[in-house]
Amino acid sequence: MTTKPPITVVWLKRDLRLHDNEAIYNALKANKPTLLLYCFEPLLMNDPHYSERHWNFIKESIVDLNKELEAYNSKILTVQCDIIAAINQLQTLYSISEIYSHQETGILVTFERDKNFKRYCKNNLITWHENINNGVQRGLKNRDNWNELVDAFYAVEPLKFTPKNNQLLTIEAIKDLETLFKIPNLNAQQFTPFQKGGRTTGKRYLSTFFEERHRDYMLHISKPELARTSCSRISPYIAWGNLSVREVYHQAYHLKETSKHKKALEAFMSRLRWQTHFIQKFEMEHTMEEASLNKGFHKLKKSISKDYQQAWKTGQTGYPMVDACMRCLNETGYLNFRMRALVVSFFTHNLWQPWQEATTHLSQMFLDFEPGIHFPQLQMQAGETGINMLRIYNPVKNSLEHDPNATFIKKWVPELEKLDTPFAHQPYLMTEMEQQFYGFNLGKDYPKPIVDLETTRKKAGDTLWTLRKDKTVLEESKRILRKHTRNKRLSKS
Ligand SMILES: Cc1cc2nc3c(=O)[nH]c(=O)nc-3n(C[C@H](O)[C@H](O)[C@H](O)COP(=O)(O)OP(=O)(O)OC[C@H]3O[C@@H](n4cnc5c(N)ncnc54)[C@H](O)[C@@H]3O)c2cc1C
Repeated sequence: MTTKPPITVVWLKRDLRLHDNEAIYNALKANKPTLLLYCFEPLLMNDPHYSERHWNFIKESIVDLNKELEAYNSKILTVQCDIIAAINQLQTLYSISEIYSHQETGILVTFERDKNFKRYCKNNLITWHENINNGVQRGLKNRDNWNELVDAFYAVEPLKFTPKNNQLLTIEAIKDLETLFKIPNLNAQQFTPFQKGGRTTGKRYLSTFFEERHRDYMLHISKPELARTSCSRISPYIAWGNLSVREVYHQAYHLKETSKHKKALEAFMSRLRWQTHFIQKFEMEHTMEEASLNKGFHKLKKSISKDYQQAWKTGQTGYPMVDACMRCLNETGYLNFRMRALVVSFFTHNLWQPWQEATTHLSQMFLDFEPGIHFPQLQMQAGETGINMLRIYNPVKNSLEHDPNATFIKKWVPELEKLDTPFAHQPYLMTEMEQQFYGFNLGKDYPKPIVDLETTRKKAGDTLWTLRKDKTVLEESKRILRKHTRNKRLSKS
């Protein structure tokens, strides 16, 4: 009987980088021949939270990694099957006793998949080493020591990628393995309007932000058009792991020492920490994917209107800022924070739709879809946490304040291009005569508002404020504060 050669496998997921990748670093330390594996898993490819733009980004990331790996005569084995099928197939040629990956704070299907995989590993005498991802801690009951744990994680120098000679499986060996699998085509769609995946591009975004763009970070962060260049735009690179939060944090920290724009860099660094904070919350409360964390809000019943939802998804609500945001998001995969909050607020408050009905459209559209931020943010913006300020964004006030010349609105809602600025913000204020003057027909060229802002805002505000006094909501709020904050009254909860 011939013995199979032993290999160590690194299962890459949302950590598509070689540098500061703890799974790869630990696997290489084990000193065995190492295979880097990525699975396009049918369970995720068929999941409604994901869309083509995500798979494209991942493909671009893998192609970029493969270029980097050429120097080591290696590449990523990229297969289209679930992880158990992949390991079973690999075991026909190699002996695998150790697998490395990061702890994934994912959606329910990946949680279930990980439980199955753990069982599989146990039954097959494989040790599955999972490392902390971006500082998020597993198994915490509360946040008492969380700051210290995260500080300690961030304090470590980013890990270097230094495989020994020939430690990575060679391109030839991987090509042999490919014959055993269904191999996805890595040719991503070309010339898309989305940010291109891969560490090389991610590093470019980061360096232009640090060199120049961060100067007006705080001034422009809420402005839908200007934020596109003054914010870092690194979120998809962090969400898919092309960049680690720690390496970005370290670079910002060093730059801050000599920078004239310390405040901007501090604000940026605190947002990097929010990233970890929100994912930590989701890690400790995975049921947030389907129901509000504050159980008191489960009794809130909203009637579903597919017509409203369709108008919102397609940017046809009759409110130019809401519509511009949605069309821009659909087209480019990106919106700044305030405008993300605004579209969710409009959906959950003015249209009075359950936040759960917004999840898949938004997750499919956001190129940076990160479950650990997505679900907690949706609930927060819907006013269903019981512990945060209730914010009902007024789309008109926000457009006047953050897009005063209606530049963003006219770009994304070209039907309003020929109107003077005040009417581009509020086309429904035009009289018949003004419409004739501009050659514009409200209701035909652009929809009339589908709801009245003031009455819907009042109804939502009254209902939610009343509910906040409910006994279960109050008890739950206390529980949430005890579990998810240290001083029990943190503002960013
Ligand atoms: C409803 C809603 C859904 C969201 N969904 C996501 C998501 O799926 N993925 C995602 O990365 N962000 C999400 N955010 C947070 C935020 O809007 C984006 O991180 C940010 O706009 C990305 O742009 P940037 O990289 O230029 O950010 P920058 O302002 O340059 O910030 C740098 C990094 O800090 C982190 N960050 C910034 N703001 C926040 C925040 N409020 N909460 C947590 N982390 C933050 C991100 O990793 C970001 O890349 C969501 C916000 C809302 C209101």
